[in-house]
Amino acid sequence: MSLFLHYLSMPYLLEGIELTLEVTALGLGGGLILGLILAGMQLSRFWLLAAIARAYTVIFRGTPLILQMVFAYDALPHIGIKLPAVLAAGLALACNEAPFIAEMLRAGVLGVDRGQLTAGQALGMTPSVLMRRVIAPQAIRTMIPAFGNEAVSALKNSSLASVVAVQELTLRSTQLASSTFDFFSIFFASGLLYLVLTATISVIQLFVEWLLDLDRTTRRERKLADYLPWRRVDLATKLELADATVADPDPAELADTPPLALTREERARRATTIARNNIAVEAKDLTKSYGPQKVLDGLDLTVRVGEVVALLGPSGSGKSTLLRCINHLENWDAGTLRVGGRRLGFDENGKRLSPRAIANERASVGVGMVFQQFNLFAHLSAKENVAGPLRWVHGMTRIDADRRATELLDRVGLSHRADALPRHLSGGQQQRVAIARALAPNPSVLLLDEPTSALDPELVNEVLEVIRRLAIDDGLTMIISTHQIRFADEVADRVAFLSGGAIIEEGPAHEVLTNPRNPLTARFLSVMEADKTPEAVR
Ligand SMILES: Nc1ncnc2c1ncn2[C@@H]1O[C@H](COP(=O)(O)OP(=O)(O)OP(=O)(O)O)[C@@H](O)[C@H]1O
Repeated sequence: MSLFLHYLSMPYLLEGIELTLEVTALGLGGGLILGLILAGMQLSRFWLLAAIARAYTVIFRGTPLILQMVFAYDALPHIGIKLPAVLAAGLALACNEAPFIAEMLRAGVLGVDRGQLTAGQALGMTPSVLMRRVIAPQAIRTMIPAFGNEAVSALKNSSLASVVAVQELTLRSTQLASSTFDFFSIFFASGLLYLVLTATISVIQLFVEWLLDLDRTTRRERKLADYLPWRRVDLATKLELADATVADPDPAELADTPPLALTREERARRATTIARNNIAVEAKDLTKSYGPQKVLDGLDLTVRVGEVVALLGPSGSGKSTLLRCINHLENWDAGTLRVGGRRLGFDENGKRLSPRAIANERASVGVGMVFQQFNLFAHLSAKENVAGPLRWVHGMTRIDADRRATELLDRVGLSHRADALPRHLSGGQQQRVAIARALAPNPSVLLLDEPTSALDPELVNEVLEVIRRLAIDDGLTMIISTHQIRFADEVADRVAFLSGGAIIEEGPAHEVLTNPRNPLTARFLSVMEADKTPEAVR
């Protein structure tokens, strides 16, 4: 025992730890940088970069680290690169770690929900903003356990540096054992030192996981989480609300008045006004196919400023695709789309715009979009979901963006849930936050893609009420894909019925819905009437 304790505190072995940590740090740090580059290459749109990264991965993952260390130390001098042993071992370890780290990074990035990326694009985020603000914060959280594993394995692999005569812990233990023949005490002491190092890495990993955990709930824990850059909450508001449970307002109370519905005369007046307004959205002969399947087939649609158009039609008729084209989340094959008179997706010379230019165009044209699955940014509070894009895309100051977010959350009846994460909100609340987020930059047109389809029946009304007020009170131009026939009748000025990627019937909402001329429209409406669930016509 005394021998074991003697070796455990022996300066000769302890100095070996320094070199072990040096090689590990070089391997992990270098591996992270190289891994970032490799992951970027693999995720890039350029196949050649992806192929080079893949080839690198095959070579460095498929050959033993010990050979790579020998190569870095003994073969590189032949091409004039002579590295000190520690650096050569660190370089080999970095090159070996890089493909593993790259795969972790790639998995983290690909693991972020695609709906959130689409929502970010729809809000006008450029690819780099999307990466920094949406993908990276979420990917990093999921990668921490795997990165902890990789750090432990790099530390243990650093012992192979002994092959190029780096005097790290394992080499020193071996040397000591061969001169004293006291194998058991020396290797037991050295094993314990390794264990202390790996346990330290595990503790750091657990601490980082704890720090990044957005779900912590106790008061003390919450304090730390609140300072995370992506979970900035309004501490003053939170303290006030901490002990008070505030109930959601009744949907009908969102504006202190009963649900709105227009009378026949009001509808007629509205129709006359709208007919005089400028064109907000114009699709001409729009055609789009997915492989052999034609999804939009020469579709024409004109929507005027202030008009609310409901898109109806059976599942697969192309409603979502049309909305996605209007926001340029999809490319189309032929035809033109103009929003506010501007031809989307092309410069003045008719050349296709880059993804970055399209993002900027989206932000400046002002088309907001609300999705069926809400697509809120999962790592951000409700308030940050609204305020964040205003700062990152529209350059608003933090104070102005926060003020606007508070105002909009108040408008959708959710100011008391401003600090809640999306997963702590009900579906209806999430959709109301999503509506607030889409409204924040003051869009000229709001597209709503089946905004209530993913909601439980009892939550549908609270969302419909918010939309109803936007249409009737605020006069917002809206195109809504919906299966809610009654809602379409109450809110829409016009209904367009799609079938097979084209509009086969359109006209004033009440007229089309009560007296359809096309047999397909009539059949669809009667099926919807017979069974209120949309599945009936799917
Ligand atoms: N990314 C895609 N790749 C291949 N096919 C697609 C893609 N997106 C949509 N489609 C197909 O295009 C057709 C139209 O889809 P779209 O989502 O526009 O219909 P929809 O009218 O909105 O239907 P729903 O009411 O069910 O949402 C469908 O047949 C669908 O399978």
